[in-house]
Amino acid sequence: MPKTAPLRTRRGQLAEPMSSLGELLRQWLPRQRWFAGKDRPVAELGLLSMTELFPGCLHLLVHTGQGSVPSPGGAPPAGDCYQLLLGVREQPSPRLGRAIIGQVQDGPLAGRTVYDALHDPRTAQLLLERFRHPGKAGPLRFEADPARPVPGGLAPRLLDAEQSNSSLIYGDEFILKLFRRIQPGVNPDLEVPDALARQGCGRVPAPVAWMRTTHPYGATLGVLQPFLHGASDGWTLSLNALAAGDEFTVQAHELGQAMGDVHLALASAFPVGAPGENGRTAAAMTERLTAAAHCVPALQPFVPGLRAAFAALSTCDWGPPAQRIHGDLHLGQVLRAGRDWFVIDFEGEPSRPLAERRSAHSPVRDIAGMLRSFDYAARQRRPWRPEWARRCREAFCAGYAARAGWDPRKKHGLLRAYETDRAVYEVLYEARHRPDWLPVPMAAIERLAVRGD
Ligand SMILES: Nc1ncnc2c1ncn2[C@@H]1O[C@H](COP(=O)(O)OP(=O)(O)O)[C@@H](O)[C@H]1O
Ligand SMILES: O=P(O)(O)O[C@H]1O[C@H](CO)[C@@H](O[C@H]2O[C@H](CO)[C@@H](O)[C@H](O)[C@H]2O)[C@H](O)[C@H]1O
Repeated sequence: MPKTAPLRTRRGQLAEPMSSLGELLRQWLPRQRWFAGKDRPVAELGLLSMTELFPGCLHLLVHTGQGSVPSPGGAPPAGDCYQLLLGVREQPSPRLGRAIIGQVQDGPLAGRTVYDALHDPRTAQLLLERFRHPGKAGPLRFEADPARPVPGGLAPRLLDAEQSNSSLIYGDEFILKLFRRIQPGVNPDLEVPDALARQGCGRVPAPVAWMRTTHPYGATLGVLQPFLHGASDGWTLSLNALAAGDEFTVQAHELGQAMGDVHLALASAFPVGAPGENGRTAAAMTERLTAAAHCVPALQPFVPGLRAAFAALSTCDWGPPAQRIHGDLHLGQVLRAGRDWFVIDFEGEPSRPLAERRSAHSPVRDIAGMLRSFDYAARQRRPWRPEWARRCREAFCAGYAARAGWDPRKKHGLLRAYETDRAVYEVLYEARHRPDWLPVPMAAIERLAVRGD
């Protein structure tokens, strides 16, 4: 590991970052689903903070990237920062299997084995205790809503899902999301659900406790919220409907209503002065398209047709006012319990800077995200079902119109531009993370560029 300033744990036992531990982490990080830089090796790894959370468990913030490692207390680093919880044992239990990172060769941990501590039920239990009893541990702060106490003794399990972060479920009553990629500032996945709860919006599980750091900058590290037991996400439900040959229009209509409610609550919780500005938005979309076509050459033949969608947006004389939005809305971000839809994961598009994700945008961006998601679902089976997706999209917009007071279907130019922008994002996302899925957004790119519908 490159040297940072000497580090101390809360108990002052560890004085320096260790080169062998750094090497183990450099090999381990790119294999993690939540690690954003999979397409390039970890050239540099620096330690930003290390805190002993309890005996046998270290909390680390590490910096990965190409640039130089920032000095603690200095400006936010240019690369990426990740949160790790490492278990440290003399003799690791064989049950830890795939969680083991390796044996440290030098420094104060020499001879001990480190592993991803979230796989260790005992660590998970002790972590919950920290959330139940607000307080400090070095730069870490544990805070809780006193009105919503969390009982002790809940059995933990690690959520086994394709995630951008890591989540622990406690007794099917609470879910703790630990953010993996950390950026300075309040994470919208704490800020937004908390503000919506204060508005009395019941569509979003309200945070009950959270964890943040004050060093090397202020940042949110994790959020504990009620677990919606027995709920299914919209992606699973829509695929089940498709497999059974069923329609999904009733659910899509109710989902549109739910999103209308959430947008109204967001607009009240975060009042925004400036109106939306279609010209500036169209210019930003065009820039994103240019950058994406540079990274994914398959986009290039469609660039003129896609640019036309953005040019048309710049001449639209109406759009709903800009406001705080979800920012990365798709069927995997909505959960249905009984007949109620809930919305989760307000982090926004993970690759965008936090300041951008926390600023106001057109609510059409969310609507376009969900419309694209119906298209994704319909393309999971052969022969693909464009009419199924079209009916879901219609129903979703009708439900949204019933609550929001304006009908997205009557704003074709707006929808086309925002859908195009979302499909361009998806092309980049799939090229980076799941190249086998690239044909899904590419089919939409072709439709939007050539037919424009
Ligand atoms: N409050 C909740 N109740 C039930 N399940 C949840 C809840 N929050 C998240 N989940 C489950 O955890 C998964 C991942 O959550 P999410 O917030 O989307 O994490 P990530 O940002 O890491 O993708 C969701 O797809 C959902 O299945
Ligand atoms: O849920 P995340 O915040 O990690 O969002 C990212 O990953 C999503 C995939 O898991 C990705 O969504 C795309 O694929 C979905 C099907 O898997 C589909 O329903 C969405 O419409 C599509 O955008 C999302 O774009 C990305 O930010």
